[in-house]
Amino acid sequence: MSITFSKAELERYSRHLIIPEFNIEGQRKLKEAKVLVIGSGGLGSPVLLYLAAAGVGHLGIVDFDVVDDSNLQRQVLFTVEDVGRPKAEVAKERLQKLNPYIEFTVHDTALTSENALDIIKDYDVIADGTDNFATRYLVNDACVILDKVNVYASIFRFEGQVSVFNYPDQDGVRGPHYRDLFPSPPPPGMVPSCSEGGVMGVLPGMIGTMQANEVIKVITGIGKPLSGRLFLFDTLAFETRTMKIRKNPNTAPVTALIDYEFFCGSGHEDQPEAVAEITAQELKEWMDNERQFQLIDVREPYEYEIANIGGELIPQGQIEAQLDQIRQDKPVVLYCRSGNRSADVLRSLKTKGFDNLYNLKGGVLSWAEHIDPEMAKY
Ligand SMILES: Nc1ncnc2c1ncn2[C@@H]1O[C@H](COP(=O)(O)OP(=O)(O)OP(=O)(O)O)[C@@H](O)[C@H]1O
Repeated sequence: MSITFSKAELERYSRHLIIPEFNIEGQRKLKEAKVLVIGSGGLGSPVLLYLAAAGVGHLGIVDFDVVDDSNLQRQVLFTVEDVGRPKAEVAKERLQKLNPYIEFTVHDTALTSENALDIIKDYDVIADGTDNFATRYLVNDACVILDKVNVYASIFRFEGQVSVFNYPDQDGVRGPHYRDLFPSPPPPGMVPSCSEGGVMGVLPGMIGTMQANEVIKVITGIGKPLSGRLFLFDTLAFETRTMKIRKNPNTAPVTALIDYEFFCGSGHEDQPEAVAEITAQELKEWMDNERQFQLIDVREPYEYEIANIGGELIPQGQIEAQLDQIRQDKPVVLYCRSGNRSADVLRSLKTKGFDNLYNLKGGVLSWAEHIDPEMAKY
């Protein structure tokens, strides 16, 4: 079906149409495009407003939440009258008034491992405006599985970052994705959310408009998308940096969605539950006495290569897929660099019914200090 524009649309988009590099072709590509914006909060608001205004033909909006008073400081899609109403629904009403020439699909639901592939498959480009690691890994993995471009942004207090993941080059080879940049999530509680750490209201406006700009570049093919690069903006210092991101040969192929709450160790209590620990000296004794136990390193393969104390390598992100590798007939000792990641894995395994688990206190660092000084450089 060939895309045409009414007189009113031509008038509306006239300032785009007179840009030589953009012109009617760029506008046509926008009108043809289906973009899914996940999260209609701080980032999602400017992304949606600008994409709707620019004339993206079909916008999908995913959000499970309702508008809260504390959202109004930055979530510029919403007004006082909207408090208590579903964000995705309100967003559509607001955007439809801004641009009646485009279509919307409202997904008033949380994106989960159960529905993500089904929702995402119908769109050309995805913009992730969510605020938690579990959803970011979920969006990433679903985009990798479905060969979709994922335009990513995140914000914290005065700082933001933007990148374009899984972008195909002219030969169709996909660029790096979120897992190449962040192989494993930070320990739960280490990176506070906006509600815990706060965020300047203007920040999502600045970062979200850059995200929208990348979406437009990806759709129209104009310019050089932020693929293979991570843009960082410290608004207090007014300093920007652009880091190169490469494909990580150790990133495991993404073939299926997993339990992302488990993977990220979220759903945790404020005070993490204590875990059974073993010191480096005790572990050494177990080894010297040839005691029967399973030793598992939950770090990334590249960390294992730098220094390890033996055992099997099952990176934190792959534990869930390899539960059958974990022995139930003898004690299991889990280790990582400092003991935090392995403690999270241990807690998660307990919720899956595993028992007789020990965490190496202080991890490889403690082993290096007490048992093997050769490793001290690690
Ligand atoms: N899995 C998910 N599915 C759908 N929407 C999500 C998901 N995870 C997060 N979101 C949405 O992403 C948006 C992120 O917006 P923002 O970062 O401004 O945080 P918030 O949750 O609205 O505010 P606060 O953290 O201050 O309570 C929220 O509207 C949230 O509901």
